[in-house]
Amino acid sequence: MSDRDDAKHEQLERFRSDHRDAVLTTQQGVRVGHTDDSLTAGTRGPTLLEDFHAREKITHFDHERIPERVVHARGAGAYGYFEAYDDTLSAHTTAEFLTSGEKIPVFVRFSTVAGSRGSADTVRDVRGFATKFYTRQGNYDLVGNNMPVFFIQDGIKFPDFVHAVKPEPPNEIPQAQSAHDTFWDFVSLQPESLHMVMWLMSDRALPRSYRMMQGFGVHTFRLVNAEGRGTFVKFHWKPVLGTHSLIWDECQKIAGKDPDFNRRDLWDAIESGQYPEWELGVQLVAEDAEHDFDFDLLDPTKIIPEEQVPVQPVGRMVLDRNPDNFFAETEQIAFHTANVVPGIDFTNDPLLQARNFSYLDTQLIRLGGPNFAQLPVNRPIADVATDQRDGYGQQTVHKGQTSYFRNSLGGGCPAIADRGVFRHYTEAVDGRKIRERSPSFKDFYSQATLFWNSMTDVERQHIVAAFRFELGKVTDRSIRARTVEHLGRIDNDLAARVAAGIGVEAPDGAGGNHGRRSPALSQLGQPNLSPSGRKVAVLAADGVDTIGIRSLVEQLGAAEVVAEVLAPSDGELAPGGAGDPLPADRQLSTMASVLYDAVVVACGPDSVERLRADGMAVHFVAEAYKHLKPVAAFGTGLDLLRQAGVPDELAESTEPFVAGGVVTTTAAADELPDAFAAHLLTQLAGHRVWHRDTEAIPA
Ligand code: HEM
Repeated sequence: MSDRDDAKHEQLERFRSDHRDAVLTTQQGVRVGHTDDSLTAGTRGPTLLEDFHAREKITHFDHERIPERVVHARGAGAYGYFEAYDDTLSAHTTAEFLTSGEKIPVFVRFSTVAGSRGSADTVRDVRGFATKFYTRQGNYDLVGNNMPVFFIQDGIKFPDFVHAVKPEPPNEIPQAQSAHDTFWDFVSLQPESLHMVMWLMSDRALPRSYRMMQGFGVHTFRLVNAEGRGTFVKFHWKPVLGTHSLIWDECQKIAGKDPDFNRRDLWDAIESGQYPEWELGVQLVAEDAEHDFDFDLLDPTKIIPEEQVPVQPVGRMVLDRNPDNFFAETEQIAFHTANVVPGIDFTNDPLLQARNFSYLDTQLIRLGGPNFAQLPVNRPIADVATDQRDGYGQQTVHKGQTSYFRNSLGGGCPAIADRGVFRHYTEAVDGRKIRERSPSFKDFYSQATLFWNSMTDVERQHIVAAFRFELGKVTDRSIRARTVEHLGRIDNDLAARVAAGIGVEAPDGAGGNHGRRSPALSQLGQPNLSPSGRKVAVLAADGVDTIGIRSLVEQLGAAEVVAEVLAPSDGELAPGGAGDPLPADRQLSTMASVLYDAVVVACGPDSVERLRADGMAVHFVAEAYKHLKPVAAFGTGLDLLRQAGVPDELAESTEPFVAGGVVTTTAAADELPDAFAAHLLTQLAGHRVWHRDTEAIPA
């Protein structure tokens, strides 16, 4: 059994022991002796109305669903903590959790946006990254995404945008996909969306793992210090494991093989003690520098390039505990951009202003009334005392005669504090009531161009392929043409490459490109960090070299890489020579190469013969190669690579050899050199072999 299976087993044991002494009762606590048969008049007669147990059981079941979130319906969450590195930010904010260094409990929910609760994880979409900080000053929610900008500038367009991206009304097709007419119709008519659309067409929309994803608060917020002075701030989460993505073809296959891929990855990592970690960073802008940029800080479709205002690390967050109950915690958690604490305030970003209305409003219906802040996952650790009373789901037994302010009777009515209170930032505002966007919001193309210019060739190729895929699904040709027109204003080459794939005319080439870059925007431009958090499949069958596998699994494990032994059938694998039998972790037919980051074929003449005769094993290697993954083999394992058509040069001696991301050695069993695992780990740290010639193996 693998470590993860052990952990799962332990958790189930824990659940079981929690309930070991429990006996079945009704909601009223009356013990129930029989729950399989209704109370009927005779064994073949009608069910009696007086069967209170059956009625209660079925009635509760009938009401167990609540509305899913109107967006971000599908998600996964976990508990953890945040700690500030030091008190650097105390000059800018009175928010204690950002300066105290104390461990603050958090709950984070990651999500996709467009799909329903039951949709697949690996769709092309933005990912939500929402954090609730349970601080001593009250709950603070940073409700962000894994992309630093948004599709629209003003929240009044949010219903239009969401209606456009969700499945189309006549037939509720397609599920969890932006590749359809209404989304691209919206985009082509609302060019403010283009910068975000560039992110959506990039690899950022296909995260390998929630653990390998950046997070952004998106809006410019405001920190406020003890003197009431404000500083503009943008929040950034940077994953310690680096930012990595899947390949689009993998995503589509994973959606069938394991629709819970990202959820499972997060859950498994935490259960096995590989706690995901992010660094919180801030970009700070002094109030008097507000107009120093060629965009408006209040415009949520713009980033502040990191080269212009560096991201300062201020703390770290670790997720170290899975929820006990998905519904109670992950489903019922309620994030709200207006949940702020003293020292953090809003700006006049019109998208943020709308969000500050929308979240509480939607939660009133989603969570069935005004008392959802009392649900365990939403409850602050700070003391709560309000004059709010009653309502559906009230859990608190309020005492005393009064529930109003001011009163002269006392008893139950909280006093007003004079310290530690939230004071709204006192900003001077002057203007006429008007429905009109500021001219400073009107540049829709420059930052989309900046993004395109900052990508590596491989990333650009992926963006072009994504546009071709998405627009290729759009049936209305005028929408395709309109969108390509806009792309021409971002970059001529981009527009021409997309146009060539979707059967529309390329624009006339008049679009400009300012030529500026922001290297921090490229994922592949960042240094490779470590192989930690990746998953490797080791293919084996009876007759395998179990000594070699054990030593490899151990070395990979030491680098926090999970290696699983996949065999044609479950159970113990008979060793090919010396060595003990080895339990298979998974049966080959239940898994697929798309669920792993690399594949290793183990040595053992009989084992490899069996695998060569197994179409799934051969396909496994060929597909992993095709998806640009490191592929490795030792000893006779090299034969399976040859059979799968791996075209790169393979080792001819025991000296480990690397060519095109393929790591091989002829060494077997007890002579497997440590350098073999070391080379594989280096390849894994590179995540994918981007420059591999994938034409070599037929699709
Ligand atoms: C910067 C732009 C935005 C970001 C980063 C963002 C982020 C998120 C995230 C992460 C969630 C999921 C929260 C969870 O896990 O429970 C969410 C849900 C939601 N968002 Fe947004 N959102 C944005 C814009 C908007 C706008 C403009 C509106 C409305 C005007 C809106 C309305 C909602 C609603 C209604 C939900 C469902 C909340 C619930 O049922 O609890 N969002 N958003």
